[in-house]
Amino acid sequence: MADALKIGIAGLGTVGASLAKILVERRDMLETTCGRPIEIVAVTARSKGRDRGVDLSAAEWFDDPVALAREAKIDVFVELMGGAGDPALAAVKAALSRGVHVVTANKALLAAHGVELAGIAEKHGSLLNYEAAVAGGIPVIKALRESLTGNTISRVYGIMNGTCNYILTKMEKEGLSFEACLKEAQRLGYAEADPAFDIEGNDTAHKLSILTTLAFGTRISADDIYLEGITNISIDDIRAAADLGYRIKLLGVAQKTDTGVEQRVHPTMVPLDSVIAQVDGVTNAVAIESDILGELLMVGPGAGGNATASAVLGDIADIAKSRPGAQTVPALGRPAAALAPYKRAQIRKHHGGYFIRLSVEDRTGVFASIARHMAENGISLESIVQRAQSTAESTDPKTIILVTHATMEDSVRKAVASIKSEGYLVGEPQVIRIERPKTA
Ligand SMILES: NC(=O)C1=CN([C@@H]2O[C@H](COP(=O)(O)OP(=O)(O)OC[C@H]3O[C@@H](n4cnc5c(N)ncnc54)[C@H](O)[C@@H]3O)[C@@H](O)[C@H]2O)C=CC1
Ligand SMILES: N[C@@H](CC=O)C(=O)O
Repeated sequence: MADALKIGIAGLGTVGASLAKILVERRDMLETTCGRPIEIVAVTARSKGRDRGVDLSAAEWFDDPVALAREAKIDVFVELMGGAGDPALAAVKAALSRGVHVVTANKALLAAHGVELAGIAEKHGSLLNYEAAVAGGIPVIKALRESLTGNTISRVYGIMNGTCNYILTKMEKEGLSFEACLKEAQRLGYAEADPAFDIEGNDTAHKLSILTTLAFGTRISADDIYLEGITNISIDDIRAAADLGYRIKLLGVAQKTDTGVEQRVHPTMVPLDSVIAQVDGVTNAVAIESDILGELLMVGPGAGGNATASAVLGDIADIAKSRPGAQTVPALGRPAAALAPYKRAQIRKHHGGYFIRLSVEDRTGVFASIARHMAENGISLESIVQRAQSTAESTDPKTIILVTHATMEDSVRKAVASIKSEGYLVGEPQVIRIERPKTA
């Protein structure tokens, strides 16, 4: 039997505590599978005394994660603290620089420093594994980094944030408020330490930026992502979408266009009969469209202690099974120096369908005016519906919902701006992009 693989875990929260429990409870099974035991020899977290449901008294306690990464006698540093800056950044750099492998679930860190960290890993012959950083338990990193090598990928998109999908599903199916659903997602351990990262779309953007790099071989560029979260989505939007045969999902989409790579995160209408529309709750889904394989759709648990720990464990087991000096896969699918510069496509050039919900004053001629502005901007309509018919006496605002055929975003923005300038809108218009899966 080979020597034990010695690991240090920084962060014993939702994911770290789940991982530690699994490693302790399945020690024998993992030893058989990996051909060597996996031992937790060092740990750190903010609070030493907290009960985590697992006995870690045999592991050396460190108050400082960077000291653990620098000094502990470990083969693998498992970073489960979160955050794009220190101490996660300093600790991961320290570990990689001394040839210690790193396993992390920290997409914020990778989105901000992934290329630099991949370079340090290459220089020191250490591995940087991060399967849990995107879509929880779904093995999408391995799929893109290894299994699809040789394919030319045209689009990667999906539901990559369990918290948002949980909120949207609960709002639609149980009629609960946004705030109540978010609280429940936090209680279940799905949300980020600061849940604004979930609901404002940043977490999806971090994950998308990593997938874009793996799919298109470009440097990570999270700051170039067009971003809208779900805080503006109302139950009225969700119901209107359902009436028209769509469901609203927060999608991250990366695709190649004539002007560059388009990366966007926003609430999106997907056809009700598509597979992705049926992906509910904390479940995530990632679709990859490529030329040799065609469409690959991966669906599975996207957040939570066990789902995430499962992916972290897979990364640790890969290291346990590998032999010193064996060929390693570059962290970002190709050597960091071979990544191409990222060229951003303009969102105003995005081409697709749009859902537009307008609340308008109940006046004669408004409907015709809206239709005219659409036509003047060359926008062809799939449907235009007037809701909440007012009575002859009522002057309550009316709702008008338009669904466009595929058109240029620039035209939609111009049409909506000229409609706004007419002065008959009540409140802000709601504009939601429509995404059509290729096959599923
Ligand atoms: N919770 C989830 O479903 C998922 C989480 N992730 C990622 O996994 C990582 C961990 O997430 P959670 O376990 O949910 O977070 P958490 O907030 O439950 O736990 C964080 C742990 O790190 C420790 N920590 C934080 N700052 C520290 C510091 N300066 N020094 C020492 N310890 C420190 C905390 O004490 C705590 O034990 C994050 O990067 C998160 O984005 C990834 C996929 C899913
Ligand atoms: N907060 C994230 C956790 C997993 O990445 C989510 O809700 O998906």
